[in-house]
Amino acid sequence: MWQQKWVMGNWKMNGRQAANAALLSALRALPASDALVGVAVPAVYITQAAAALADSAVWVGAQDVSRFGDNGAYTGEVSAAMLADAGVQFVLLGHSERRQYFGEDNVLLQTKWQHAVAAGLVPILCVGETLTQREAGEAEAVVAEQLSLLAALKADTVAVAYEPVWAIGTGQVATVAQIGDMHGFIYRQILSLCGESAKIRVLYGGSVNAENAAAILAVPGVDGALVGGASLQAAAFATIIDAAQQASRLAV
Ligand SMILES: O=C(CO)COP(=O)(O)O
Repeated sequence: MWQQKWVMGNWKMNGRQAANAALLSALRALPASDALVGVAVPAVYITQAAAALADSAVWVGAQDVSRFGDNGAYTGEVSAAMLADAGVQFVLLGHSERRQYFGEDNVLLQTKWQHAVAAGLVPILCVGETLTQREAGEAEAVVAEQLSLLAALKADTVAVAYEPVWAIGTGQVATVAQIGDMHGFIYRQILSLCGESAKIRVLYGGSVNAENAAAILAVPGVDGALVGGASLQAAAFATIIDAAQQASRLAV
């Protein structure tokens, strides 16, 4: 388990320049933290976030990246190289909403991962089962299949976010036992796919809020949180960051 927890916000398709400015300046004003903080913003607001957070410790993230490299005739696409050029440090890959609405699969995500790493970005691979799959006893099999793309990547540093689909935006957070079991499973899977020396980080996401963050971040195998709705509320996000700061200190 890592000492430094990560708290990554995911704004999803939310934000306008004025509201973003307020959120970003609140983030910038937070005291230095032992936790690593980041925000994955809509592509059109990356330059705004990068400017607002310049010379701060807060990472700017993207929510997706093109499967095509650097430049070319791919209308509408944003390459990993462009994200890096605009000041992005990390990128979410395979969020369940992208899997659901854009049909993202392992073959596609493998390519996206390679472009992200080649551009110097930190990819965070999102995995998680639906409620139907959990109720059918398939949660581990589904997550194992989603993680299997790592085998071909020969990655020695892997960041994953476990986001059970049924806990995203529903207020229905997974229990501490469910989180602990799945994070342990994910660790074991990655070790067997990537080798025993792999450096692994597993974040939890799904209805993390100011009230439950401390308990979730205390679960063994939880190296941080990926936060949707609560990352759009400055006070709630600050409380989650504070919980991560405490958890980072406790782990030292
Ligand atoms: O999807 C998520 C983060 O990527 C989680 O969203 P919520 O925190 O809104 O449930």
